[in-house]
Amino acid sequence: MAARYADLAGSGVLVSGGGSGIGAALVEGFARQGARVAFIDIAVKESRALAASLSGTVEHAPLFLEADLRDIPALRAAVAEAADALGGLKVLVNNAARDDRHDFEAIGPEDWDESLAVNLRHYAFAAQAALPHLRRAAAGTSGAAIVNLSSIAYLLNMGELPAYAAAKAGIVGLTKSLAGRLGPENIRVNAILPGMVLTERQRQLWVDEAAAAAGVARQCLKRSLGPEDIVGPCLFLASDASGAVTAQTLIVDGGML
Ligand SMILES: NC(=O)c1ccc[n+]([C@@H]2O[C@H](COP(=O)([O-])OP(=O)(O)OC[C@H]3O[C@@H](n4cnc5c(N)ncnc54)[C@H](O)[C@@H]3O)[C@@H](O)[C@H]2O)c1
Repeated sequence: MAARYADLAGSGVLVSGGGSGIGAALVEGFARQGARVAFIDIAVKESRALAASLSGTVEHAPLFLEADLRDIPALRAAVAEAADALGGLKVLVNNAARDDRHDFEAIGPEDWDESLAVNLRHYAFAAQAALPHLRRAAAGTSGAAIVNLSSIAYLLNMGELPAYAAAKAGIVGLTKSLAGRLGPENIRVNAILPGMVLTERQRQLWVDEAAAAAGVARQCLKRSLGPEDIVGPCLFLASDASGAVTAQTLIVDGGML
């Protein structure tokens, strides 16, 4: 049973990449706090199924907005639509990503730009588009928050992830810059660095039973992490419970690092 954060009930929360994996768990987690949640995703089938499965089980059914986050005008339109539909935004969770592997000797400029577009660029432009709404929510109240999903992958010297790791490190830099810029307006900005989280995509593409066991062996906690393990830390960083926490990175990896 998750902790209850009274300030999140009724608040507008926007999650990118909320259609599956960790993002879907976050959409559900915020919705179960009584928040008004919208999520942006490109995966229509999964996203509609998530919205339908939560409808009727939470006070405010989450709103799915279809957009490709690589397309900045489409992203801006989706953020505006979310703020309009939810009656404002108190929380932005930048989460969408794609952890494609690349051979460093073969990667070309197009692959590089594509990786940064899907893993880093939209975090900045979602924050920019959400800013007027976050500012309105923060003015005269306890504040507003941005939570950026980075990864411990950039700390692990993983040779097959040059562009993804660069993007995930970049998210930490962006987090600290935005925290500096927005702190005076009572908008807090923090990052979560998940470890090995066994989502559908991870199981299908990268993590078989042996790799999962090897990952767990490197953790202090001897169990696999699931998307639900990221929910509590994200709710905490989004809520007033962490009202003096900004410019920080929170590693949620079962003690792998
Ligand atoms: N799963 C892990 O082990 C792990 C570890 C460390 C960090 N993370 C981070 O956590 C976050 C969530 O990861 P996940 O494992 O749940 O990923 P996932 O692939 O399961 O889900 C990502 C979601 O983003 C959406 N998305 C991807 N590209 C998009 C685009 N161009 N436009 C709109 N939506 C798009 C996908 O459709 C999907 O619903 C990411 O930032 C990831 O880097 C995950």
